[in-house]
Amino acid sequence: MTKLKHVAVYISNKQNKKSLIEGILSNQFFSDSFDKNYALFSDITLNKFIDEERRHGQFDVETKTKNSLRNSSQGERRKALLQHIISKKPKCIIVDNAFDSLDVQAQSDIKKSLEALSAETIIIQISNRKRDVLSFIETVFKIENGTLVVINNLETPKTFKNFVLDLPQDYKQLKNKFSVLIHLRDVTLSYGKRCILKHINWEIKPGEFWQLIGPNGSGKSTILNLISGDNPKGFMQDMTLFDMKKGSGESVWDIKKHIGFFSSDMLIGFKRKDSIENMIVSGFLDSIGLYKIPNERQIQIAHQWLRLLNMFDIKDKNFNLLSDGHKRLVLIARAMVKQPPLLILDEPINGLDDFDAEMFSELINKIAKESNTAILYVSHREEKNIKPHFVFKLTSSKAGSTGSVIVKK
Ligand SMILES: Nc1ncnc2c1ncn2[C@@H]1O[C@H](COP(=O)(O)OP(=O)(O)OP(=O)(O)O)[C@@H](O)[C@H]1O
Repeated sequence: MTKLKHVAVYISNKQNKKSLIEGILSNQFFSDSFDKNYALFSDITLNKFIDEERRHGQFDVETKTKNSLRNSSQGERRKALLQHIISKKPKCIIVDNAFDSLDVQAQSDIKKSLEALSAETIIIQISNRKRDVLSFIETVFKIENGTLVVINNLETPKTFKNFVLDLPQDYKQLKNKFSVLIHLRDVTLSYGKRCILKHINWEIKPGEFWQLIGPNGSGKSTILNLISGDNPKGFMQDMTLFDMKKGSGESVWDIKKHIGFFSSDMLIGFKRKDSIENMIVSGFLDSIGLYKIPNERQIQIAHQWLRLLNMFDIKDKNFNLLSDGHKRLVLIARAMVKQPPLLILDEPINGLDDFDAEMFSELINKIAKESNTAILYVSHREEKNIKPHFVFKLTSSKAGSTGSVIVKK
């Protein structure tokens, strides 16, 4: 059994993280005992606190803005959780996917905090990205047949090509229906006295590939919610969405029907037993699960997607048995079957391992290249294989975030 120092366990999405954590805590892998004096820095802990807050109105973890965890951005929550953990002075911290959802500054701050902590606290890192392994980690393990095996050389994964078939054909030839998809004019939005967005001007045209970036709490999700019609404050704004002037009597559905949407959060708690094929076909019927009978053309297009994703032979299998990376491919196909004018991808790579992140990036680039669908991709973290044409950058300030455009093509 290994005597504990600072270690990392490099895992893939196909491995069971929960049982790894349980194994660590029950001294299955390491000889040291934590006697309950450990802390878990993970979304698992964060979700427990959010649940407690919802049920009992308790605010054990305090964010910088003094907002409840529920009303805080993902990055604000994680920073607050780390401060909370540090204040408890645990003997050991298990750090699970340390950097997802964090802005560049926060990633660097957390690295520094963990490094300082490592002088007196044992750090066990669980990571599915090689680039995330902390600099002070002494040994990196992988799991093989239920035991930990030392990895001597953490090399970067090789580039590969997964999707050789063409994208399925246009469903309703929506190609040139709109000249501008999204037009925000001087959008300014506050929560209470706090101004979040200040004078935002942004145009997204058909077929463009945009990345939206900005520090934690700068208002990225707020902009997404304005675009998808989910933020009630949208009615006060000067915006045109898919040729409809906001507040001109359009319903949320009039907007949503033009948007395909995927977020890594969609898979949290997803327990249904639909087949892979049904998951894709249901994208035509705007339901999860099949409650109407799809027509032949719809099935045909779903089959084209299945072939493209190399999943046709397993189309009848339970969607929930797929790896996280493959589930995301299926949900992208589901969002794309109707060839929406706009595909929104909100932190789509969060939590994916190196292999799956590369596979997923390849599909995104393929959609950008071969379809007329515009892509709006939100992420803090650089994925070297994702190549947007434009970046819309939010810059935070006390008076609210301002926006600027960076042309990449
Ligand atoms: N309903 C609300 N009430 C009060 N404040 C809110 C509410 N929703 C969001 N906020 C605040 O608005 C700010 C912008 O939030 P938003 O979620 O848009 O940021 P973000 O850029 O997406 O952040 P992150 O990168 O951390 O996900 C945050 O400071 C957040 O705490």
